[in-house]
Amino acid sequence: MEAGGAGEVDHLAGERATAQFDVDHMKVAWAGSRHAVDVADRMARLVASDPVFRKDNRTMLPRKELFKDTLRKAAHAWKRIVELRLTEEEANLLRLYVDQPGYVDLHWGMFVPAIKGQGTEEQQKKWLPLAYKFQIIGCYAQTELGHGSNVQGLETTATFDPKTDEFVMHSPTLTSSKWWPGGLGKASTHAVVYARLITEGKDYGIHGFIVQLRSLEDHSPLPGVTLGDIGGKFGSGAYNSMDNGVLRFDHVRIPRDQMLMRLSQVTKEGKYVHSNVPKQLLYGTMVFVRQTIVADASKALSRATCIAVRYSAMRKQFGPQTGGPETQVLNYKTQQSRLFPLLASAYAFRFVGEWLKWLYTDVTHKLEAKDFSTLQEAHACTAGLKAVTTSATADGIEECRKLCGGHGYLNSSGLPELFATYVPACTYEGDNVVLLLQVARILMKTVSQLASGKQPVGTMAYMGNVQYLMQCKCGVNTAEDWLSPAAIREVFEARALRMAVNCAQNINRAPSQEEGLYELSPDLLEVAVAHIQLIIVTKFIEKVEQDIPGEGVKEQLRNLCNVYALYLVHKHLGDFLSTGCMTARQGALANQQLGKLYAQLRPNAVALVDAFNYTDHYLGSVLGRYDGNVYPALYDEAWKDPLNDSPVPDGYREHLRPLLKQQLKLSRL
Ligand SMILES: CCCCCCCCCCCCCCCCC/C=C/C(=O)SCCNC(=O)CCNC(=O)[C@H](O)C(C)(C)COP(=O)(O)OP(=O)(O)OC[C@H]1O[C@@H](n2cnc3c(N)ncnc32)[C@H](O)[C@@H]1OP(=O)(O)O
Ligand SMILES: Cc1cc2nc3c(=O)[nH]c(=O)nc-3n(C[C@H](O)[C@H](O)[C@H](O)COP(=O)(O)OP(=O)(O)OC[C@H]3O[C@@H](n4cnc5c(N)ncnc54)[C@H](O)[C@@H]3O)c2cc1C
Repeated sequence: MEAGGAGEVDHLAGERATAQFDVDHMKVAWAGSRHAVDVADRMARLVASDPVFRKDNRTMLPRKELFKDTLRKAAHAWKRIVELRLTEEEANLLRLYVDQPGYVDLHWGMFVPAIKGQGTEEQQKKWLPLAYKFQIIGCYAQTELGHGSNVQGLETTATFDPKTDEFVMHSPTLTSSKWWPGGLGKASTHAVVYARLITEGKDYGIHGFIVQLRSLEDHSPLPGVTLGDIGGKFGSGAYNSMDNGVLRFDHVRIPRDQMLMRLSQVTKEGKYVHSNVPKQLLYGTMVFVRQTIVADASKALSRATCIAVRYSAMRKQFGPQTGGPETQVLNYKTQQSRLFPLLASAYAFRFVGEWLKWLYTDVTHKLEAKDFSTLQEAHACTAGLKAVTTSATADGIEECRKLCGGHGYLNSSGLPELFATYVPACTYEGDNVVLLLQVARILMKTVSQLASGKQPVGTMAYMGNVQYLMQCKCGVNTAEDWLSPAAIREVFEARALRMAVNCAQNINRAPSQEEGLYELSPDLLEVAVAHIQLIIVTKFIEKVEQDIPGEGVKEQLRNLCNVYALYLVHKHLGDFLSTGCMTARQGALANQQLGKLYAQLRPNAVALVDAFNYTDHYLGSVLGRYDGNVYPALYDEAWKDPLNDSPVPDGYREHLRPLLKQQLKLSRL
């Protein structure tokens, strides 16, 4: 964990001494409660102190060894969970700190939720205990070689045979091969497979089925099942620990009761019966996972910013013309203007993630009571927030790498692997563009209903204030005026609504709605982003308005909230100006205020990343060490590379020596 053992020096102690707030209370604000801090702390230390969970050599392992190491860690984690009788909360945190993507993520993250959400009570009773005890390992097999985004375009078939009371699972084309599911390639024994249900000669579209893939005796694929891994992925280490897989069926038979039958059923006579629920509930597992991905975005971005802030505080380059000590790179205004918005974003995503979890729980309770009124809100918020937070996080991790200069490019900085592991989040669980277009379509529908007097609700309620927001003028006259939450909220609401209304008007001018949506899709993306940024800003403001204990904690959070909002104003100034929400002078004042906020943030920067309470093990970065003692660690780390096993490299005799000798001979001619 933190250094501070006997004889160790805290090179960042000076930075920590300048903090103007109580770091311990900030840890509580970040984690959500004192209890959450304590449990996370215990689990992080448990993992960090266990040699099986070592990960500093991960990027040097060949794929097969990396995969075996992942199996070993997963089995060891499970052993510890059982031995220590960990609660679900503790077990989830333990897995988080093990920090190696693997089949368990899909088993707990998608297979179990799919059965819970789409299985009948009877099916849950049968399958969940097996999954809970790891007597079976499951994955989520939806995407195919030919279709991922377009779920309705999937080709795998599940044809009901009333003679045997079975479904016949089949992959009719190459493009119908399941392709990408995590855990499928090598580990899973079972999958929830999404396939077209065909009964009585009619295609009823996509439904979920529990299918056994491998023998529970020797793990070999069952007859008619072709299985494998789809191959190496971006980066070293990173997501290569996961066995993303390919699966084909050749007329594989499963009992009828392995169709997930909560939403619709097939009788033994082959009659299709659809329960009186929206068919989009089939997408429920994706909604659940998108919500967890928003929470993960804050974790990944906070890790990257923690590394970059600590390193920037210890790294020195150049000095005053008059001589004297060199300057910490964190003191350069350019470094601050690139890094502090990312730090503020990490906090913003943490709080919006907390809110989204609440929304998801609330919607789930309503669905259980057969109230489907908030389904659209849940879809729009999870899809939009997933898209905006993952894109910003992936870009932010890469920016942190650049902020660490050359050393950021070393694997030992932790940043290349973090980026390579994180960046597919922009694609999985819905490509971000596809998801933003879903949000935009909902916004267009909402705008079109305004004329009929239908009042929007939830996060779209502001659109009901259309008369005011379409003509209001920003009242900011000084840089300090930008510190008003009301002023910030109003410009974000006006920008989002005006962009949506403009776009809707342009769509209405097109020959058809479909053509309009198609032609204006680049604008629709921006409309969706503006709406989602409004949600993030609003939830941050609401968080800061709460009672937050701890000296100076609320002030720091308010500062971060203002940085986040004004940074977005600066970055998207074109939107705010072109919609007439503010003047160019007001835009300049926002930027002026932003500069002042960075200066206020500077003495607190290291303490603000300490509040994430990450162990050195979890950070996995020589540059982000708690004690800031970077150079000896970088130097030591280099010698661990297998290339340094011998002073003369393998290949010298075959390739270097003859070359050098030949050149020597030529030069003598
Ligand atoms: C060094 C180590 C570092 C570690 C770093 C830390 C890393 C952190 C790691 C985090 C770990 C997280 C684990 C995650 C593992 C990832 C595993 C990935 C799994 C997958 O990818 S599973 C496959 C996911 N696939 C998709 O998401 C597909 C996307 N496509 C769709 O969702 C849909 O097809 C669609 C929405 C795009 C279109 O659907 P469709 O054609 O059916 O619908 P329409 O567009 O016509 O819409 C019809 C109406 O339905 C509504 N709708 C659509 N979707 C939903 C929904 N989900 N819920 C509710 N309603 C929905 C539309 O709004 C339409 O409504 P209308 O009223 O009729 O207009
Ligand atoms: C690491 C990783 C893990 C995964 N794990 C799983 C898993 O466990 N289970 C599973 O089932 N799947 C999994 N997937 C698959 C994943 O869900 C899909 O790759 C994802 O949904 C995107 O679909 P696609 O690959 O078909 O992209 P495509 O839709 O083919 O996207 C290609 C391009 O087309 C654009 N595009 C597509 N449609 C539109 C449109 N309507 N309008 C405008 N632009 C469009 C996209 O923006 C993108 O730029 C995983 C993927 C990855 C990368």
